[in-house]
Formats: sequence, structure tokens, C-alpha cells
Amino acid sequence: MNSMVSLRSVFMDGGCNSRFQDKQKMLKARKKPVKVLAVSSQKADKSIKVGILGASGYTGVELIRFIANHPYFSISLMTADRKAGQSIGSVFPHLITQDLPDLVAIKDADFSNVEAVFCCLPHGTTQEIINGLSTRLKIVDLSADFRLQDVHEYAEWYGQPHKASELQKEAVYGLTEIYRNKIQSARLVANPGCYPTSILLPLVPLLKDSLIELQDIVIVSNSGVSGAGRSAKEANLYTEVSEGIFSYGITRHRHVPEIEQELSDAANSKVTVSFTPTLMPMSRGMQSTINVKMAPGVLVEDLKQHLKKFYEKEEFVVVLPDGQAPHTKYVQGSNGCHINVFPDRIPGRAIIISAIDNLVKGASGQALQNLNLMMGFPENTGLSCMPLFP
Ligand SMILES: NC(=O)C1=CN([C@@H]2O[C@H](COP(=O)(O)OP(=O)(O)OC[C@H]3O[C@@H](n4cnc5c(N)ncnc54)[C@H](OP(=O)(O)O)[C@@H]3O)[C@@H](O)[C@H]2O)C=CC1
Ligand SMILES: CC(=O)N[C@@H](CCC(=O)OP(=O)(O)O)C(=O)O
Repeated sequence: MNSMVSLRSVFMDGGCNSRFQDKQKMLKARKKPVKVLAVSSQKADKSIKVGILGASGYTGVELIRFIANHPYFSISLMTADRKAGQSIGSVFPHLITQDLPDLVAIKDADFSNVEAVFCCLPHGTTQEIINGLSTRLKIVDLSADFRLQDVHEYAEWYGQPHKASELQKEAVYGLTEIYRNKIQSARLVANPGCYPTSILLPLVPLLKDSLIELQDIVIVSNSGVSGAGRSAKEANLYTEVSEGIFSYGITRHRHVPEIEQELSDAANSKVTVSFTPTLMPMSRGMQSTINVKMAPGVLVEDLKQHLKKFYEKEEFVVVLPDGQAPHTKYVQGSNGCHINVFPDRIPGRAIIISAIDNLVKGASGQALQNLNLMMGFPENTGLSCMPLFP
């Protein structure tokens, strides 16, 4: 049995391996899950082939960056649309020295040796191609195609009927820290949107334990321009987005139903939110400011302690020390989510702030975290890099 196979079986057999159990006991005492130590002690062989559909876009290239450091995954297939036929070095000159396959059109893609695919395609595209893909493939879809459980709601918010609605029931929502048990056995994971990730990570634990009021949640989120993807759009020209900020999709952004779906599931009751996304003149990063009304008798310190406890074993979600405001620079390039809670001047209310990198925890990092779980690896494999600072 080679090292990779034995490692996979160790993590998939629920801990029957005594060496693994000893290591687990040793690690239990530590705050963060450090299963990655078990990985680094194994010989890397990169024998699991993955494909990236939409590799010439921003989330695709972020996956390339992380998979380059992954001990078990290698990329054997990369697709593009307009850029099909080109080498990766011509599309992304910073990758010119990398040994990677050329970009092909999806219709010409050879999936024969691929075990899993990331779909980094525009909304509406995965649902068109998914039925043509083999059911043996594990799929992490980064678009919004499979995030909404209700197909009618999908049609209402995305303006078209779903083309693979039967698969929507099968898809598991990929907010890793909340749904990791379901993700482990999923074939199709719907990776969350970047705005929802930054909002759900702080709010889900609070709603699960009824610490905040359901109908009094006001969110303003700020996003870097890479959230809009790489294709040319007038609204994203330097002249339009630099040296200024603007809100868009006010009360009607398509992430509203995704956020409300997950918050309602957590609260076990319908939750309605006020959500205002704002575009910031920065390439990447996302910060959400969430103003909540606390349930009767609950204090700001209770919210903070609850979040700290909920995430104390997590590597990627960190509740910051008192008074420290989450900053997009402190998570840039990493899979981290920083959270903090502050008392509002209005009695009974609290301000929760979160920061992520929209391209990492908000997209490709979380996607890799999910595929790691689906393939039986520790979820932080290839993801434990430090943020890029300044
Ligand atoms: N950017 C972000 O921060 C986040 C994005 N997402 C979602 O992830 C997905 C990918 O986003 P992102 O990487 O930013 O998008 P980009 O626009 O940067 O990249 C899109 C990719 O899809 C390819 N493509 C475009 N149209 C088609 C088509 N009709 N058929 C096949 N391939 C096509 C493009 O190829 P070519 O370059 O040749 O045109 C490119 O490779 C989207 O659904 C997005 O909403 C989710 C969370 C965060
Ligand atoms: C700045 C910007 O344009 N952001 C995108 C959201 C990107 C994202 O996370 O989500 P999806 O996967 O749902 O597209 C938007 O507002 O549509």
C-alpha cells in the first residue's frame, strides 16, 4: 500500500488505525486541528488528478496556486472558453514556468484520468454541462447553480428555470465548518458565495443558539473587484472602480436568498436580512459589518464567548482579541476568516465584523477544503499558508 492510499484509509476509516489514534490523542490537547502533521509525515505523490473547468478565470487561477502546494492532487485538465487552445503561461504570465496542461474547450476535455473537478464557470454553466459528466467524478461547483434548495426560488432570483433541478436535492452546501459531515460523503458540493461565507460564519452559531433576534439583522458588505471575475465589464474598468466606492444590488442582490436560506436553517425559523453589498477599490478582500439585536438578557460578551467556543478547534476561523477589528489585509491570500464582536452605542445591539479573502475562503480555498474532505484527506491539506502581508 503506498503512502497516499494508506493516509486516505486512515482518515476514512474513522480512526481505526492506532498510530492515527495516538496522534489524535496527542493533538487533542492543542487548540487547532493539526491533522496536517500526519500529512506532512507522509511521502507526497500527487497521484490524484483533478480538473479545473474555467481555469483562465480568477477562482481557477487561485486553485492552481493552492494545488501547486497540495501533496496529493495534481492538475491534469484545465478548460477555458475564449482562451481555449492557449497555454497557461500565455494567459497568466506569472505561471509561465509551471508544468501545466494547455487550456481546452469543455467539449474537447478528456476526463478519463480525472477523479474530481472544480467548476469555476459563470452562473448557469455548470448546470448545463453537469449531466454530461461521469457520475464517478466528485464535483465542487463554485458558481451559484446548486446553492439554493428551492428550484422556484432559484428561478425567481436567477431569472431562468434550473436545467439540472434533480441534482439540486443532492448538492451539499459547502460551508465547511458547518456542514463538514455531509460534505465528507457528498458527490456534488455547492461552494458558497463570498458574501454569504463572510456573513454565515459569524451568524450561524449565534442563530443556532437563539442569541440574536431573527428579524433585525443589518449587513453591509464590502468586496474587492476580483469578486466580479476576470471577464471585461464596463462597470469594472479602472476608471469606474478606482478612488471611489458604490453599493449595488440594494435589497435585490442574488445572495439574499442564499444568506436567508442558511440563516433560516440555523434558526429553524424564517430569517429576513437587510443586505447591502458595496464595491471597494481593491483587488481582493471582503469585509462584512453586521449589526444585530441581541435576544433578551444576552450580552455582547456572550456573543463573543459563544463564537470563540464554537470555533476554538478551527484552523481557519479565528475570533480576534477584544477591540481588534478584522482587516482584509490580515487574511489576504489565506483561507482565514477573522471575526470580532463589538458593543453598539445603541443598547441591546452588537456590531459583528468579519473579513475574508473573497478568492480564498470566499471561493477557491473553501472549494479545496471541501474537496479534501470529499476525498478523505484532512481538510487543511495544501491550505495552511500564511496570509500575504502587507
Ligand atoms: N471571483 C470571486 O470572488 C468569486 C466567484 N465565484 C463564482 O465562481 C465562478 C467563477 O468565477 P471567476 O473565476 O471569478 O470568473 P471569471 O470570469 O474570472 O472566469 C470564468 C471562467 O469560465 C470560463 N467560461 C466563461 N464562459 C464560459 C462558457 N460559456 N463555457 C465554458 N467556460 C466558460 C472562462 O473562460 P475564458 O477566460 O476563456 O472566457 C473562465 O475560465 C462564478 O460562478 C463566480 O460567481 C464564487 C465566489 C467568489
Ligand atoms: C464584486 C462582485 O461583483 N461580486 C459578485 C459576487 C461574487 C461571489 O461570491 O459570488 P457568486 O459566486 O455568487 O458570484 C456579485 O456581486 O455578483
